[in-house]
Amino acid sequence: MYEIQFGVPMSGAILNCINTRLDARTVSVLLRHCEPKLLFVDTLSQSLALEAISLFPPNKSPPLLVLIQDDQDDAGGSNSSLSTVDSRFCCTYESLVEKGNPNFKWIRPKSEWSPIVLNYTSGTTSSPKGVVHSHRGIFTMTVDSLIDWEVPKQPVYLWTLPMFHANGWSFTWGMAAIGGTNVCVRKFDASTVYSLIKKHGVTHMCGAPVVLNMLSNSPEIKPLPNPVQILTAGAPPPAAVLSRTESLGFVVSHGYGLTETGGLVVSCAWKREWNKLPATERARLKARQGVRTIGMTEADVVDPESGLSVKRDGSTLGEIVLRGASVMLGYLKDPNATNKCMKENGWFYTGDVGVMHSDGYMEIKDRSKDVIISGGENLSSVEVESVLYNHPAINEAAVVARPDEYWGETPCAFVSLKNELTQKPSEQDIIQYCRAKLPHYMVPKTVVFKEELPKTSTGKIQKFALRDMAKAMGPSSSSSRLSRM
Ligand SMILES: Nc1ncnc2c1ncn2[C@@H]1O[C@H](COP(=O)(O)OP(=O)(O)OP(=O)(O)O)[C@@H](O)[C@H]1O
Repeated sequence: MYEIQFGVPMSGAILNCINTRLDARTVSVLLRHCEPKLLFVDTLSQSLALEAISLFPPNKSPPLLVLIQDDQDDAGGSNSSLSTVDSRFCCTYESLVEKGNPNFKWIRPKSEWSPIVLNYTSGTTSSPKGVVHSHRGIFTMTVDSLIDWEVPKQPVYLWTLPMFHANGWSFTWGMAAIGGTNVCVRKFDASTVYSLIKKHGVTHMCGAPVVLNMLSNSPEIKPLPNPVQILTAGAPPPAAVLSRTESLGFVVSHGYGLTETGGLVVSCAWKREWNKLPATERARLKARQGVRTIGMTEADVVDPESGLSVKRDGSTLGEIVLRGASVMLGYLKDPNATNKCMKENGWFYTGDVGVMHSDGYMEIKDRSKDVIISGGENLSSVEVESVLYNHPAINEAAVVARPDEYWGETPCAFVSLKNELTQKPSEQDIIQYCRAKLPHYMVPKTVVFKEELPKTSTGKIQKFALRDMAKAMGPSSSSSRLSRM
């Protein structure tokens, strides 16, 4: 996948990295939507790709299939010759490269605005949308990310962030630009990560907050041989998770972006004087998404009605909007969705709800679809979650709306507990804990314990699935009228 990031655009084609954790039906829908001519299939994804193709209707011709063999594949097979390759593949990747024309001239894009990639969004709030980016946008994003994260030349980069997630936030190209070493990993667990850090002298890695939580909650934590820079984004990182991760020797940076921006375009630019603050205060500041990176022209939080900037008071809610070179060209075959979020004046409306602090740092409070409206008041599920993450027994937490006869909606918390607890908290214990730390209207009225919370293939908690569960529980009873007071 790493080589293809370069080979496909240089051949004049458009690259679409498909999320290999998706099911065959979704992959089939994406393939029919983007109509590729050629599909490169990793050896471990053969059955997924073949099943996806088998779901094509008879009138739709499938792409040519090229098999990428791996001489160290985990399936046990060594690099088998093409004669043993399934006949539905036209060739192997290596044979294609060998046959290649050494005099082939790199096909340059006609214009810097020509498309280079198509990336599908994670599908956290609805079906994945096909985001198209230009050469210009991706170039800007790549350079911007290297500068913003202050990546030195020749880093050792561990791929804990999948390359299919917005081209690894554009670090696929970024690592090549600065002569980085790429350490790729097929299986992902804390023990593998700790041993690869030691083995290869890893200096940099990226991951969604779920990755930080896994690394800092693992029973297999190993001391780091050197400080490792870890960049997190993709979902709100709870302050408690940030400070746990830093206490292990990771240097955490926090950024914010969307598939639609090609990578991270807002980041929590760290001020040296904040190092003097206590750990909990540092983590609280670092949990804020921050300020625009230099590749962005503008980033703001605006009132959805008036379009004007909200007050810089850290509490007035508005929508996060962005303007700059790495905003997408648009959604593939979906002009309505494109027009809805990309305005004529160049602003891109993210659908994320946030506040602007007095120092100009923005902070996400929710995705607009996740805001809980209780008794007419907007309530940030992210704020309730950050309190729950501080509870010593809680591993993961997500808060969604549950219908309520009196209040309209009340917060319903879904939590998974840490392993090896001697005493498990009850629903009431958790409610009491929140009561001591939150205004009463924000305290969850219901707490549901789960072994694990459902996640998207990019590691985001699927709030829509939890919302459905909360809805299925029926309205919380009107006794909650008293419990709110
Ligand atoms: N640092 C962050 N803090 C909070 N949320 C973040 C952060 N970074 C990204 N996000 C969330 O991730 C979203 C972008 O994610 P992505 O493009 O992967 O697809 P998705 O929005 O999860 O999926 P879909 O658009 O299909 O529902 C942002 O809109 C925001 O809600």
